[in-house]
Amino acid sequence: MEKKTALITGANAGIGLALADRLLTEFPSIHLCLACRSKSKAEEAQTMLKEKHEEADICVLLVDVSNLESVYRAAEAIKKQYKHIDYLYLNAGIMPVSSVDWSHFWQCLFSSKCVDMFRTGDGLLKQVDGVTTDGMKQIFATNLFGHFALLKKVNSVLGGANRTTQVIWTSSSNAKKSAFMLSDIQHQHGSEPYSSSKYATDMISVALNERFNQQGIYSHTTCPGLVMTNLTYGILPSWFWTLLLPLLILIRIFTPTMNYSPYNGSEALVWLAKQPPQGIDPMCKYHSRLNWLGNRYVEPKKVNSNFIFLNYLFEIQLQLDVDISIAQKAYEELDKMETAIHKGIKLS
Ligand SMILES: NC(=O)C1=CN([C@@H]2O[C@H](COP(=O)(O)OP(=O)(O)OC[C@H]3O[C@@H](n4cnc5c(N)ncnc54)[C@H](OP(=O)(O)O)[C@@H]3O)[C@@H](O)[C@H]2O)C=CC1
Ligand SMILES: CC(C)=CCC[C@@H](C)[C@H]1CC[C@H]2C3=C(CC[C@]12C)[C@@]1(C)CCC(=O)[C@@H](C)[C@@H]1CC3
Repeated sequence: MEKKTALITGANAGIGLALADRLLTEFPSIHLCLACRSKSKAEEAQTMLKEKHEEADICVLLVDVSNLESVYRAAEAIKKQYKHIDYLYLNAGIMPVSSVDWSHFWQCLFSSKCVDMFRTGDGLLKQVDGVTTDGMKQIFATNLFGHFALLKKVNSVLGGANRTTQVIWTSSSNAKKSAFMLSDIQHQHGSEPYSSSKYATDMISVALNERFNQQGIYSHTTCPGLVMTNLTYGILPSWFWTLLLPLLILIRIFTPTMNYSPYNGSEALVWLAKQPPQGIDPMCKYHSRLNWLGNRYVEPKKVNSNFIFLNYLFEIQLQLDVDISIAQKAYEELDKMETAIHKGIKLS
């Protein structure tokens, strides 16, 4: 049997690192490529993984997904090194937050929106954004566009006549339809850039399936739930989260999204790699879940709904609803943007 290859962006920490560890346990002979922006952090992760999995075949690839020149260089290196990639995990991501809206928190706590607030974090965080050296919005460039450009450039080593590639995105239940606008795809004008980038991620995943399933490329989107990582430590300090642990365990009775550890949070990402991609519903987002007994499982949830009446009845579904024609337009928009930028960047 041919050796499988997996590439993970943002593999040096949090969910990406836990995923790397779990893939090595599930598929001991896999070749893992840790695609990270920091050489020292990537090598530290590589050493740590090799200590735990002595026979592991791991390499490091440097890429800053928010910098297109870096993405293009990485794509060239990937095409030189690999004939085929089996699993492409597009996981690197950021959520810069300036503060928590505690008054909204207390208001929601005693309302019907309480469980949903803990599930999605909707309206609780003041999301802030920056600008990259390419002049793009930072969150859009990191969470979506850099990955999109990478995908486009490594297309020749994905899928194929007798082989498949699974593209697996780390999205979020914070994805929100009303935060996204096709005319402002980078989210230059709104106040929810993270929610917009993750909604766009879900759409691009749907559009990729429409376009590339016939070429053996399958795209799946996931949500790891609430997981303690550098991302959440940027919202509240780690000691505060430790104090909250008993409360989060209690909240699990009402919502199975309080995964806490990156290991639990990577459940859906690992599960997908074990499924034949042709059998996976492309219109679902795959959520890592943890029930109140502490058992992990994966819950597929539709990202679209054909029942217009029910859509309006359940506001939650409205927040997610992915329309295939808008998804196609979003794909075309990103495609045009990438083509225009690529012309301006010449690699020496
Ligand atoms: N934690 C949570 O509760 C949730 C997380 N997610 C998503 O999970 C994914 C992983 O996040 P998580 O593990 O929590 O957070 P971490 O901050 O622990 O990990 C993020 C990873 O992405 C890397 N990264 C960030 N920016 C870039 C960049 N420009 N180029 C290359 N790599 C980059 C980081 O590298 P470095 O170490 O160098 O910064 C790090 O390896 C994200 O997409 C996030 O949106 C979704 C839902 C919930
Ligand atoms: C638990 C208590 C008493 C306070 C914490 C309140 C919020 C800071 C917290 C509640 C739900 C969390 C949440 C996220 C961040 C922190 C919360 C808003 C996310 C938005 C983090 C990133 C994601 O992608 C989402 C899936 C998370 C959803 C839940």
